[in-house]
Amino acid sequence: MGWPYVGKTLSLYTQNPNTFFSKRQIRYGKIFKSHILGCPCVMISNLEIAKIILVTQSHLFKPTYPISKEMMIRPQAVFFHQGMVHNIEDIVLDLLTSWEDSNMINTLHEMKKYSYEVAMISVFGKETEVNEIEGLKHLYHCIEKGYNSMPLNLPGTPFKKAMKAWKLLNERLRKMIQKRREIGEYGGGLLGVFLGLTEKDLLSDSQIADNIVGVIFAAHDTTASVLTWLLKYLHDHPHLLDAVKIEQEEIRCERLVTKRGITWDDTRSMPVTARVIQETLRAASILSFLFREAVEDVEIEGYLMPCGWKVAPRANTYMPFGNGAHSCPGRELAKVEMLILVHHLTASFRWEVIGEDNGIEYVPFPVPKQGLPLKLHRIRAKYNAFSG
Ligand code: HEM
Repeated sequence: MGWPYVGKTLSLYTQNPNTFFSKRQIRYGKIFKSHILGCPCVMISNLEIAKIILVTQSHLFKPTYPISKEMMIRPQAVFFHQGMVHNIEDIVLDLLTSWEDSNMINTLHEMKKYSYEVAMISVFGKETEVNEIEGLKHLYHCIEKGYNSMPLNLPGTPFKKAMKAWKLLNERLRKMIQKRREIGEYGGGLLGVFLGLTEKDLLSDSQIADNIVGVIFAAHDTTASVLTWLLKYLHDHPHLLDAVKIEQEEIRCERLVTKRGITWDDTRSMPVTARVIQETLRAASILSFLFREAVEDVEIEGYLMPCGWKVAPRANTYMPFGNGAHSCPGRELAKVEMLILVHHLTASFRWEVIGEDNGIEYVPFPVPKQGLPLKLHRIRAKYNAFSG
């Protein structure tokens, strides 16, 4: 179990989780145990058993996160998105314009800005007032700092600060919900969908607020980390970058001729870029294990998983968006987000990675060291005349 309470948290969250699991698999076998972020946890490093937990016997386990995260994020959302292509394109074009005067960017930082903006329009719709969204940003960042910490409710701990921010965020969201209900205009985004539910499926304000926070968290860091790796891999493999450029250039020319913004169909006609994204999801492996919690004592292959214990299954196979009933409902949105960014980036910019360091940092997702600083050169003037 490692140290009391702390267990092996530090090792798991500061190194490559694959190394963590592999080392212990050699020592203890495919199932072992530890304390992770204050919870007793069964650790699984095997495809068959991961499938039992996520798919075939999933009723014996409920979705969970470590306690700190669970106090702040309760992702129950079933989430679908269409028709956001133009909105996403506008965000990309603004982002690229903001890079014009800086010859260097921190990629992770910029990708976080991007995925945050996309998450915001996904949950609130395009019409939401900018100051409402800005007000949420600061609170969201406070939560972000504490949601992967030990759940110690002591003054000064990241957890305590994050809980305070979570309460404020929740209040703000409830006010937004009440305002939309009062004026009888549900507005766009996932929030609009929730508010428009019929009597039978109606969600309470607190269920809606939990879902909104959950979706923002699920959408933000994940997409930003994968995008950062995508730019690194494209830079490190010039032949792939060339193939992607050719594919995107064809679409760009067609758009110029037909004078139109990017469409959903365009994003379906990018097979090379789509495969580069798939390979990035595999190689970067940003979520190398998933959490569940045993809802009763469960025995698998002679191992007892006690009721209430967390279970951390690592499937050891390609499953970037999970599997089973709780697999990622945002996967298509995430892919479209990446495709549109690559389309405009390759059409307008060339980039160089600064420094030779190929190291990885865990934040806790694996990302290139120092967030991948890039030097940018604009090669073509902005061409957004047809977007929106
Ligand atoms: C490349 C980016 C992304 C990756 C790699 C990713 C990966 C995942 C994975 C592996 C899960 C399953 C977690 C589990 O089984 O415990 C998941 C769940 C989820 N994802 Fe994503 N995701 C991404 C982007 C997004 C986006 C953009 C959204 C929403 C806009 C989103 C919303 C969600 C939600 C709400 C869940 C919880 C589903 C449930 O518990 O039923 N994700 N994601």
